[in-house]
Amino acid sequence: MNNDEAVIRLTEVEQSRAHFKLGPLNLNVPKGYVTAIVGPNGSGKSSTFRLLLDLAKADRGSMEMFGEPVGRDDVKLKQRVGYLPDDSLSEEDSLRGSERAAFTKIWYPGWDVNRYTELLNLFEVNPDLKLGKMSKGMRRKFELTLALSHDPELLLLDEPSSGLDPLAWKKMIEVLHHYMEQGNRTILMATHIIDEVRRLADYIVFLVNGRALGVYEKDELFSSWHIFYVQDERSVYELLSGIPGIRAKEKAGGGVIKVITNKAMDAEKWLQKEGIKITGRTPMELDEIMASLIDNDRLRMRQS
Ligand SMILES: Nc1ncnc2c1ncn2[C@@H]1O[C@H](COP(=O)(O)OP(=O)(O)OP(=O)(O)O)[C@@H](O)[C@H]1O
Repeated sequence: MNNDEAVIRLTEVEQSRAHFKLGPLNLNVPKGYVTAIVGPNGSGKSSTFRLLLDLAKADRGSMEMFGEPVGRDDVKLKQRVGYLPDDSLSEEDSLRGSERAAFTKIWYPGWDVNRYTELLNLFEVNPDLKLGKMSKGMRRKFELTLALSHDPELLLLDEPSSGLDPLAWKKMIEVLHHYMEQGNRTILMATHIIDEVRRLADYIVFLVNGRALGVYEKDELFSSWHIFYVQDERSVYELLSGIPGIRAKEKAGGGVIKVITNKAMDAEKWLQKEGIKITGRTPMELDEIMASLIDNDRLRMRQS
């Protein structure tokens, strides 16, 4: 990614809480793409969003959005962003959807009433209901509608599909694809849903214990992380330490060794060159890749 095209730029950002430290976080979010933040519960995804929205303050480091510094209560900057928080605000329970929309509209000059109505219809949301009386999924769809109705350049979505049924989920994916098709639009989203990452993301950031363990191009990630099963003969187990991209190896029983590599193509060539028989191979799922990164990070922290 070309750094000049980053919509969000976090440099050495830190925030310390009683039981949690976020950062130092270095992260560039590329313009025109969907970047998914993936990480275990409590890894700092929502905290990162709150910092970006200026809803919480960092202790150190610098944050930029659209090349402007974050943290100066810049209304114009916030108007360029659509934000879907992880949780609904209980203070808004007694407001009808239409009343909430009327408040939101005041803040955004780009508010498009046609778009708002279209999305409400698509998601089958009744704006006459009080927010506290909407089902969890309906409220989520309503809040997603609000985040999209001023056609922001940047969407920050914190677990957008939480509470959505499969049909609503599909509609959400279509709406977000359509949003991206307009060009010059960017999404940063936190998600636990593997299918969501597969369907939407261009880039994946693994956030673990408040630190980003790298930004990966999605297709490259899935094509490079593979598990190979090879025949356990001669001194193959020892030899496998030399396989390109090795992350782990273990004897899987039945005369088979399981090897994890993040350089699948080079690894395959290497196995052929060494005359090691491949009995099977599978691409790795996102949660397996994350587990391997976490293991590696733990090891690195213990050694440092
Ligand atoms: N207001 C707060 N005061 C103190 N600690 C907080 C506060 N908000 C979050 N934390 C702590 O910060 C850590 C990260 O929380 P955060 O909500 O950012 O994680 P997350 O990755 O979004 O998790 P999840 O996947 O469960 O939504 C947690 O240990 C949480 O307890």
